[in-house]
Amino acid sequence: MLALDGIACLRGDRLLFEGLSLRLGPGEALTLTGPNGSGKTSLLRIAAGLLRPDAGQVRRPERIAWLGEAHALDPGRTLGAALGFWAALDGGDAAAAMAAMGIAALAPVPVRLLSTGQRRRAAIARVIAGRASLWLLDEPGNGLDEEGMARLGGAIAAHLAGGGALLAASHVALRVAGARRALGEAAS
Ligand SMILES: Nc1ncnc2c1ncn2[C@@H]1O[C@H](COP(=O)(O)OP(=O)(O)OP(=O)(O)O)[C@@H](O)[C@H]1O
Repeated sequence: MLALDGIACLRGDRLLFEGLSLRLGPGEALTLTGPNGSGKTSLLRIAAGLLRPDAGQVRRPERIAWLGEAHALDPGRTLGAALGFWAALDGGDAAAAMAAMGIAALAPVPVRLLSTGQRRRAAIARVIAGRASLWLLDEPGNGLDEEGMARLGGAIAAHLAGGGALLAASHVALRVAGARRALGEAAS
């Protein structure tokens, strides 16, 4: 599903990591931990193809879902319309994704009026509706309350159970049954 082989990453003249290899198969998840600036986002961006590694090779599936800082939903549209736009492109179910994240009642509300946590839930709903086999999530728990974290854990569990894979950077523990936690040292 995802294979990184001998990856090195330089930022400016600083070597963030080198010789990094990992493989994720269907149903597998890995959480990256490490101090601020250690290179977690850089590694995720390399996995996503948004950043070219300075050495090594990456193999990724055709369809990936990326969750970064931006929610990438049209602020002028209602949540239902904004999510529906992407879901239609991806063949996903926007209503089911909103329900999974507990934001179905917000469908008629313009995206620009959503709170920080609601926007984060909406961004995760977009990931869910995107039907990609590989999820690359950078600090997906940012802004989420406890119930939102539980819903995120449920969404990840369902994704893995359906044969998907996940690589995430997170400062807080993602409560996902069966996820391995590692790579903190590799990234630091
Ligand atoms: N475009 C860039 N050019 C040069 N250096 C960069 C660039 N982007 C990031 N860096 C540097 O690379 C290092 C790693 O950044 P990165 O965002 O990957 O870390 P991180 O582990 O995700 O950090 P955090 O926990 O704070 O999110 C940092 O020192 C950062 O300043």
